[in-house]
Amino acid sequence: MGDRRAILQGAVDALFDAPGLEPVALSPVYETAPVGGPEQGPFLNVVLLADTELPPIELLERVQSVEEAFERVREARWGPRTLDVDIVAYGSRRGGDPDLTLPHPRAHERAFVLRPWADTDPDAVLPGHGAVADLLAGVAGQEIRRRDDLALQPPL
Ligand SMILES: Nc1ncnc2c1ncn2[C@@H]1O[C@H](COP(=O)(O)OP(=O)(O)OP(=O)(O)O)[C@@H](O)[C@H]1O
Ligand SMILES: Nc1nc2c(c(=O)[nH]1)N=C(CO)CN2
Repeated sequence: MGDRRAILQGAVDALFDAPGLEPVALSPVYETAPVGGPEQGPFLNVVLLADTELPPIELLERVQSVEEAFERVREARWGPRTLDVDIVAYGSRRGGDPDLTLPHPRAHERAFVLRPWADTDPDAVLPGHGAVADLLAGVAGQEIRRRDDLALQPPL
């Protein structure tokens, strides 16, 4: 919802405002058909790779504080929202804490995660599921479109 590109850029920048997280790579922007939820417009999705010294739960707090800073609005589960920042994976870590499931339990079935992730790291592996490049074959039917006209500035 809102000015999707400006919100994404602001969120990407805000994630690195505090110490403990360093950007490594930012994917192209994809415009993607909504997966699940009510009838709604297309999303913009990006994947960000970062190095961190923060333990996973502190990274989740960072991510959630950025969502709050952008006054995240979400009207329904999987419905329209201003911003959603998920932790797709944290190294090879696997864990089922309901507050933080690693890797994200639905990442393997989402082209809007796998495509930009493979762009930033062609050798990426989704723990428990295998090579991201291989998983892409299973989501080939999902509608996603690269929008280079909406590309973000990499965070400094
Ligand atoms: N890997 C993760 N990344 C982000 N949040 C997670 C993760 N695992 C569990 N959560 C929990 O999920 C909750 C956020 O769920 P939210 O309502 O934003 O789901 P969603 O992003 O809309 O849907 P989905 O989970 O299918 O992407 C948070 O309270 C958080 O504690
Ligand atoms: N295209 C698209 N669909 C979604 C997305 C998303 O980021 N992009 N996020 C969801 C819940 O996190 C649910 N559905």
